[in-house]
Amino acid sequence: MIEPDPAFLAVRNVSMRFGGLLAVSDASFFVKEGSITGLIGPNGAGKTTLFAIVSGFQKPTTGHVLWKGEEITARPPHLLARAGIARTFQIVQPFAGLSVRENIAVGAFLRHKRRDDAIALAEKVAARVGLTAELDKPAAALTVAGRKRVELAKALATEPKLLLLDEVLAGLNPSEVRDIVPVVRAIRDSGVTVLMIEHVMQAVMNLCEAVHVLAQGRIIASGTPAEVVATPAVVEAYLGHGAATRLSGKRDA
Ligand SMILES: Nc1ncnc2c1ncn2[C@@H]1O[C@H](COP(=O)(O)OP(=O)(O)OP(=O)(O)O)[C@@H](O)[C@H]1O
Repeated sequence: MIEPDPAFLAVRNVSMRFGGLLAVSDASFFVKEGSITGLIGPNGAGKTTLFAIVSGFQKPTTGHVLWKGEEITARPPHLLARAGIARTFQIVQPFAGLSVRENIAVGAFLRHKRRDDAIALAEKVAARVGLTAELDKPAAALTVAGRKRVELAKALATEPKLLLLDEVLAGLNPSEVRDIVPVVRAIRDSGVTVLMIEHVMQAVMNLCEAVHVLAQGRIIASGTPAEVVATPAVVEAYLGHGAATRLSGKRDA
């Protein structure tokens, strides 16, 4: 069981309709301060839409997002960033003409107006995500794994309290995934709460203490990783109706 923590981030009865499609349906969950919390679910489940709502990029059709008890629903992203909520994007698009150092500094400028201060913070953050050797390179010259780290660093440079990671591990090979897992853990250990959308289950199992599972817009399970993967509704959402029964060796009803 995971303990609810309404005092940090609370998503309450959020629904999002796009024309005839209910992409998120009455979703409620909490993120506990100091945790790494996972948001998982099959493709098209509504995870990115929920992220967009929490980070102010989209206004939900109904429902509320509360941050430290305060209503922040549909507050614009730059104000949420200032309040301490930063996000990364699934499709990483660094400023191609800028160096890695300058890309990370873009995030640092949120709280540091002097260029020297922003650059100094960018270099510190680069060290935390393993980019020190790449600082002078154009961001466009990096591999996918490198660009994912730049995306992570840019968000981290805004000095968030809550970091929303949208599939930072997607497109990485198994050894790149292994390399980045301790980086995410160290971010949490430094006091930044992490909410991550992730398909790489190995990483979810290793990193997350709490997981919420979305399927067809609904939260169908919440718990520890071990609890949710043992939930028949979760198995069925990934593998199809009747899968839980078949896997348990019982006759399909
Ligand atoms: N702006 C939009 N307009 C119309 N439909 C949308 C819009 N954004 C998302 N959708 C639809 O809402 C549903 C949920 O999409 P979303 O991207 O949130 O899912 P997801 O769980 O993040 O999927 P994936 O794991 O594939 O990234 C999908 O059917 C998608 O096509």
